[in-house]
Amino acid sequence: MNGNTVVIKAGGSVLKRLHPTFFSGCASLLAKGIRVVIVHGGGPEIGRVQQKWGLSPQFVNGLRVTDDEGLEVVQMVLAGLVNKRLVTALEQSGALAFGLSGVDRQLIRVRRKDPSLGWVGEVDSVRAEVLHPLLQAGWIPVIASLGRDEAGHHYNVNADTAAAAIARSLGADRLWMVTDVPGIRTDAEGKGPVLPLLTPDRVRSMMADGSIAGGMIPKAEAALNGLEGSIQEVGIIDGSAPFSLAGGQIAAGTVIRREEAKQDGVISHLSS
Ligand SMILES: Nc1ncnc2c1ncn2[C@@H]1O[C@H](COP(=O)(O)OP(=O)(O)O)[C@@H](O)[C@H]1O
Ligand SMILES: CC(=O)N[C@@H](CCC(=O)OP(=O)(O)O)C(=O)O
Repeated sequence: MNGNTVVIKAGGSVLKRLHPTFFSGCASLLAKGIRVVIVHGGGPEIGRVQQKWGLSPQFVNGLRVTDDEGLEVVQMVLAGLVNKRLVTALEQSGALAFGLSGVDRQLIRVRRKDPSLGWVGEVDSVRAEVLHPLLQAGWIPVIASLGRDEAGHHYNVNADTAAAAIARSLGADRLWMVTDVPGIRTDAEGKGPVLPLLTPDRVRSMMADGSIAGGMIPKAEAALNGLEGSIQEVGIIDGSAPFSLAGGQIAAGTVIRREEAKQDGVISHLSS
């Protein structure tokens, strides 16, 4: 399994506002013979249910501190509520979708990241072979970002990290992160323009000087990780805007590519 595979990370920030063309766009990618895998988060929805249960969400470096009760909520929300909503929306748009989580068939093998975070997993390996029959059937695997350790414990995994690990394990060439902003802006406050094309070096320096911050940090780290493997192009796209695809390439947002970005600030080449 290799090129012509796109892994799409659907961010919790935008799940309820995903543009209808997101779903029809996935169906048309499949129709073009492109294999599509969706990995999703659901952070805001997890927080909403935690609060309903009288629990207070707590984060360290963008990761949810996950105790026993927190893990119950994370599993119910990600593998239940969010996963099934996405599967139904895709099927209603004509894309055959199969929902699963990183726990199923031990797709995502993890170990405990940091004991102070509780049940937060760090990805050890991804068993890509679990996805092969689904992809061969022409289905979209829709994956909730949970993981399992050797002893059979379940863990909460950051969805950006899970998406990059899955993309690498499949030898995918594209990783698109669908989120609630139109791309990476020049500043974390959201005032500056979107940068259409970035190199890994530029991303590293933006992380170092704080112009990439908050929820964009795990995305940037996942992008850098992915680009060290098979991935040629990482896209950061606004999921609430029309899903704009030209020839299977994204035509809006930020693209991060390994090659020297000669045309920083120019967007027309993105669909070439
Ligand atoms: N340079 C930047 N450009 C755009 N967004 C940024 C930047 N730095 C930080 N962010 C923040 O990252 C957020 C996206 O991350 P997050 O809320 O975790 O989304 P998701 O749920 O889709 O993973 C944006 O809403 C924005 O507040
Ligand atoms: C360990 C950790 O923090 N896991 C995330 C998993 C969901 C996620 O990543 O959702 P987004 O796509 O909305 O960010 C969480 O509990 O929020």
